[in-house]
Amino acid sequence: MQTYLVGGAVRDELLGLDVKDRDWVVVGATPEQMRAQGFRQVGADFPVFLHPRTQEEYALARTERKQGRGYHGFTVYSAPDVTLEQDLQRRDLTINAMARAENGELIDPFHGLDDLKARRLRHVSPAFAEDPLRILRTARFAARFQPLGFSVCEDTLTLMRRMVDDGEVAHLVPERVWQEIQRALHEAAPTVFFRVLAECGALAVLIPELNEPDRLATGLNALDCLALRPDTSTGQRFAGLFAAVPTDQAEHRARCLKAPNDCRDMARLTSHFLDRLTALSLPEGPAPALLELLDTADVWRRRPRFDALLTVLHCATPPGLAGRVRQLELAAQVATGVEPAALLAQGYRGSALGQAIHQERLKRIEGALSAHNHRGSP
Ligand SMILES: Nc1ccn([C@@H]2O[C@H](COP(=O)(O)OP(=O)(O)OP(=O)(O)O)[C@@H](O)[C@H]2O)c(=O)n1
Repeated sequence: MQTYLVGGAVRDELLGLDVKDRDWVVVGATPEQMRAQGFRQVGADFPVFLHPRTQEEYALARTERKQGRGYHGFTVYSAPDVTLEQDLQRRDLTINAMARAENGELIDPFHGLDDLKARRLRHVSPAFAEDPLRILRTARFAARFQPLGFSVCEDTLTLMRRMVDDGEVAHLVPERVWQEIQRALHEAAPTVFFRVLAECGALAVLIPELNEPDRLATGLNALDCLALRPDTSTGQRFAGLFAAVPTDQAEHRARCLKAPNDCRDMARLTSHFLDRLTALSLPEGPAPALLELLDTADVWRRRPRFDALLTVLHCATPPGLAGRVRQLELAAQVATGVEPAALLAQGYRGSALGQAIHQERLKRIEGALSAHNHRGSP
């Protein structure tokens, strides 16, 4: 029985990157032999084991054949006669299909090292097409490694287009799609993920609301800006992407993708705020409208969420609206300073108290806006 380091660990080591997870392939062993050596079997679908000490994953060499559509219907064959090369051949990209033997030798039957040096993301074999999730994975690796100069090979893009045309992408389950989107949003160049999906046609199937050049451009600009701030959350980045999508459509897509509530929430608020800020040329002045927006966002009880929203708005507003976002920020600053305790002490109770708080907030916003205007910056 022989053991090989495989996949991302070999790739990342060759790129000079930190290796996080190490995955191993075992050739020439049976599950019984593995268990006898103290390995613990995990995963019912195929024979994967955890090392008794390191807890790293050891998978028996296997082949996979597609039977059904989408992410279901793989037939796994694993036996001591499956070779390392067969196991590498079932993998997605050549740079992910290299192995390192215990003696240090690199085993690279599909020329992953050449592709790695040429900065090419290239599929290993036509079997790539058996798993539509690989379209998303390839786009994600493009987003991760673009700063290192990588791009998707033309042949691979062609294959991805054909898979989309064959209707494969529609069969992916939302959980897997969301998992890839979520990870992609935090890669080094997240916009590349969506550009690659647009190029192969997958975006039109997965997020049809973005399948319109102006909307996509606005969303990607916002995402680019948000990705420059390393601490922005998945929800903020997701919301930025949907900046030019109408509120109901953004909400609908977030639901279809089973995006978590905070992502849906931030996308809804962003789209609503952008709509309202655009419409804000009211003759009576923006103070009441700004206060209404602050109420909508419940800035009084949800200040951190509001601050996160402001960051998205700063990245997502067209230059002509930047002044409105600054007004909103100023309004929040002064209006959150109103202390109900002071009004209680003046004798206000019940709905009268609510109205007094509202009036005081409005007064402060009006005051701040006019002081701001007098300083000459609208
Ligand atoms: N749909 C998939 C999923 C995984 N793999 C193979 O399984 C390996 C391990 O998968 P995973 O841990 O998801 O990816 P890594 O390449 O290790 O990347 P990451 O750095 O994102 O963990 C990959 O390298 C690839 O060879 C594949 O071929 N097709």
